[in-house]
Amino acid sequence: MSGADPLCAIPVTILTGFLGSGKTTVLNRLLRRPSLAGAAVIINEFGAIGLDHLLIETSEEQFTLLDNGCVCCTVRGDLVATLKELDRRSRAGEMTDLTHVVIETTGLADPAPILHTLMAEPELAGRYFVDGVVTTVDAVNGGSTLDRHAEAVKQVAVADRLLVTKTDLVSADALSELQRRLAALAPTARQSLAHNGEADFDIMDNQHLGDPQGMAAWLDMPAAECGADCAHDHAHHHGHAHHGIQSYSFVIDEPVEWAAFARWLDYVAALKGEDLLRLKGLIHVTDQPERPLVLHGVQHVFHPPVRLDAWPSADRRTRLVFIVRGIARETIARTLTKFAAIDAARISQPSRHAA
Ligand SMILES: Nc1nc2c(ncn2[C@@H]2O[C@H](COP(=O)(O)OP(=O)(O)OP(=O)(O)O)[C@@H](O)[C@H]2O)c(=O)[nH]1
Repeated sequence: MSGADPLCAIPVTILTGFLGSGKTTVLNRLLRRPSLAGAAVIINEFGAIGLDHLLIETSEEQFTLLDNGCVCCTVRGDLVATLKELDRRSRAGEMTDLTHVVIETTGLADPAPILHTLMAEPELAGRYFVDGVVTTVDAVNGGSTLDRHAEAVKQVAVADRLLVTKTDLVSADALSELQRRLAALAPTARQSLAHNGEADFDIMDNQHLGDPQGMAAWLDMPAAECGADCAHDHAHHHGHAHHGIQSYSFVIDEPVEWAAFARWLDYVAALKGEDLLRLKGLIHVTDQPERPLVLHGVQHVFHPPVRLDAWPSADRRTRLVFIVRGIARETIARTLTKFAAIDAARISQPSRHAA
């Protein structure tokens, strides 16, 4: 597909899917399989402070974080540089033999420009080939997300494999309805299911999924909304705008009392759920300060918090990342003070690259 000889080139899988649809969960499970032992992972995070890289379970040498913007627009150069560097290190014997690369995009990324980069960049040709696009679709929120977000429709349309996640949370009828809709949007994509993050396929099975004719058709589709605003925002490191979608983060430097915090979550979900596209948090709670809680909100759905055994880095402050449509940062800050009883003076905006 890229003109590279697949016999000696390294397959690249693009793992995409809307915000909170389960990309990192699935990837973490897949990486435990022996078939992906030699895989390198590139994660593109959205937001001034990312948390995914703290939660992905792979060795540092196999893992690269691209957090200076969205890989579909402003960090394409970084992607090329990362892939070139991986190739160099692998050839120089500085890392395990590179057998596969998985690129996890942000939840708002348009995969088409990433594919263009991979296929058209002369410095990558011959060393890598596009193995396929895997798109996760959340069984709970998938339908409403497709109704509201052009980015999600594009991610589905370009998929070689659609992975419906969170199938444990919906009825068989609701699942069939979503699958029918997906089949209409992407008739050539194979469909798979993930139950509690466990997918019924292996990324290695994807080999050469891409169908050049299908690809030509969708490369002509209008780009998912990633225009001037996006570049502007990145230039100023303020956040990321995809047609009114913003991202911002909070750092809270005192332990949080969980009961009050949970009250605040209920309030935010009830009142702002539709526009609260994504909330991720690492929470320092008063009852078990050595064991932070990981929190995931996806629109109205708040997944049960998971308690880590230990802090993933030396930074023990609570960190919250929001991706919202039309909810001001100040509004969230006010509600944190009012409902979660957090002193406004202890809430701050993180400096970039806070780990
Ligand atoms: N019940 C259930 N929860 C799931 C499943 N897959 C993912 N989740 C939960 O959904 C939430 C979001 O999952 P992530 O893997 O972080 O989603 P993501 O697509 O990487 O999110 P972004 O990077 O923000 O776009 C987490 O709380 C997961 O535990 C599943 O199959 N079943």
